[in-house]
Amino acid sequence: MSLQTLAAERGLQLTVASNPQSMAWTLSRHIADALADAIGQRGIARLAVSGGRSPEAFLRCLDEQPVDWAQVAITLVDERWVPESDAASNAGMLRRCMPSALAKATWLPLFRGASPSLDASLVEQAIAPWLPLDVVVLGMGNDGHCASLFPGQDNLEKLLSTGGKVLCAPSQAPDLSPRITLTGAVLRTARLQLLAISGEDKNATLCRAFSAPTEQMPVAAFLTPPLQVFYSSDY
Ligand SMILES: O=C(O)[C@H](O)[C@@H](O)[C@H](O)[C@H](O)COP(=O)(O)O
Repeated sequence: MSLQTLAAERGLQLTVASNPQSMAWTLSRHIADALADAIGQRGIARLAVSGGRSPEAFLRCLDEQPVDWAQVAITLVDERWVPESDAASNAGMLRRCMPSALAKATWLPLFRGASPSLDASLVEQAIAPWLPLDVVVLGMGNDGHCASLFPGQDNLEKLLSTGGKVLCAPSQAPDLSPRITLTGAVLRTARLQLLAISGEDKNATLCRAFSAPTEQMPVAAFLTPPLQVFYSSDY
């Protein structure tokens, strides 16, 4: 079945863009509008964005949107446990893509340099007063991981649940590199939850996730309303 059919059956809003650049622009406008609504209603907006390579285009567009960044608090949905200066750092990627936003916004880094578990507990204390977040933007790996919640991970069910006590946890990528990740208690309780993917491979992976156990494909836990999916082909 197509992504369109699967999303419609699950009640998920699906936006299909003709190419990655138009998806980046549409997604950045959608996020900017949600941030403005949150600021209008509560005086502040809280945003968590995914790392990896895919988000770069929409983050650059988002940095150009007319958002009152001084009223926005920004963090990441996950982080490789490396300093921002490291090429693998999601924080480094975010700062390269959103220099003007990060110069004005409140920034909550996940990497602190103590240890993955100590850093995760420091993040947990800092992010607890932020909940529920206003906007979460997720990516997905071709194995169906989301944030740094990977297939077959220890305590995965608890880490994915919306009612879990753990808000941020140490994690490990399949290549055993240390990670830190926000959990379902944070990511799946946000007012606006967006999943942005592009390319046929990820389309096929996401379609499989609609009928896969979350243990095998953690993204499956996110495929319920109010999640909105943004998809574009690769070219
Ligand atoms: O730190 C990370 O790598 C991300 O947070 C990760 O969960 C990402 O969303 C997927 O792996 C997709 O990555 P790409 O966008 O690079 O395909």
